[in-house]
Amino acid sequence: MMSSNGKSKGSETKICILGGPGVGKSALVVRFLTRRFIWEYDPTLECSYKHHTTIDDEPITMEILDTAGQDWTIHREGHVRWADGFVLVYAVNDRQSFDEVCSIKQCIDDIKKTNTQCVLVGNKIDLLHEIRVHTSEAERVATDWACAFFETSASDGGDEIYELFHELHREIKRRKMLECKPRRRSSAHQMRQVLTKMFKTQTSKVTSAS
Ligand SMILES: Nc1nc2c(ncn2[C@@H]2O[C@H](COP(=O)(O)OP(=O)(O)OP(=O)(O)O)[C@@H](O)[C@H]2O)c(=O)[nH]1
Repeated sequence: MMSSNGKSKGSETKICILGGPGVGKSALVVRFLTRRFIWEYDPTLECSYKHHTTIDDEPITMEILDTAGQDWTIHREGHVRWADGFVLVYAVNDRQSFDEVCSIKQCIDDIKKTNTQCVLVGNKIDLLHEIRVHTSEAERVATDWACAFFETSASDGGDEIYELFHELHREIKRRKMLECKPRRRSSAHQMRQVLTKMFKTQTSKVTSAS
């Protein structure tokens, strides 16, 4: 269901999962949708899913696009324009994937020309002895981006995986409601309109008199 301006409505959100290769994007999506973990998943596969659920007692639809890490540079413009919000995933045992997710966020904001709705996710938190990106560092980045931050393990499961999707949905919905609200015009703006009207009338009088 689309509104007249082509955007999805408040109760429908389009979510894109982005991050470097092998960070567990597909595993997270599969866990969220099926409550199961799949050890091996076709890495080249890009899939989109329609998920109907209830959030805060409201029936909603999430369209989820699970991208393949390798393809980001090829499809980024299309993916970014399509989505209302982003799940940005890195793996806590992979420093490079953290740097990658930071440049992906920058790229999204450049394309959208605004600070975009997103959640930052550090996956593979079960690999405790291999941690390369510490919670405090990722928290600082999330604060800079004004977004929520979650650490997850797609293999172990846990409520965070459901919360992160729900939180992103709520954020997108909030933004849409703000965008729909008609802005109150300032008195300065109204004054300018009156002056323009008066000025125009006088100009036409002068023109017709000459
Ligand atoms: N230990 C651990 N392994 C995980 C976790 N999530 C995913 N994996 C493993 O990491 C590998 C990559 O997972 P995928 O879900 O295919 O990662 P992806 O980000 O979709 O990969 P691309 O499609 O190549 O971009 C697989 O071998 C998964 O089993 C996790 O939370 N913990």
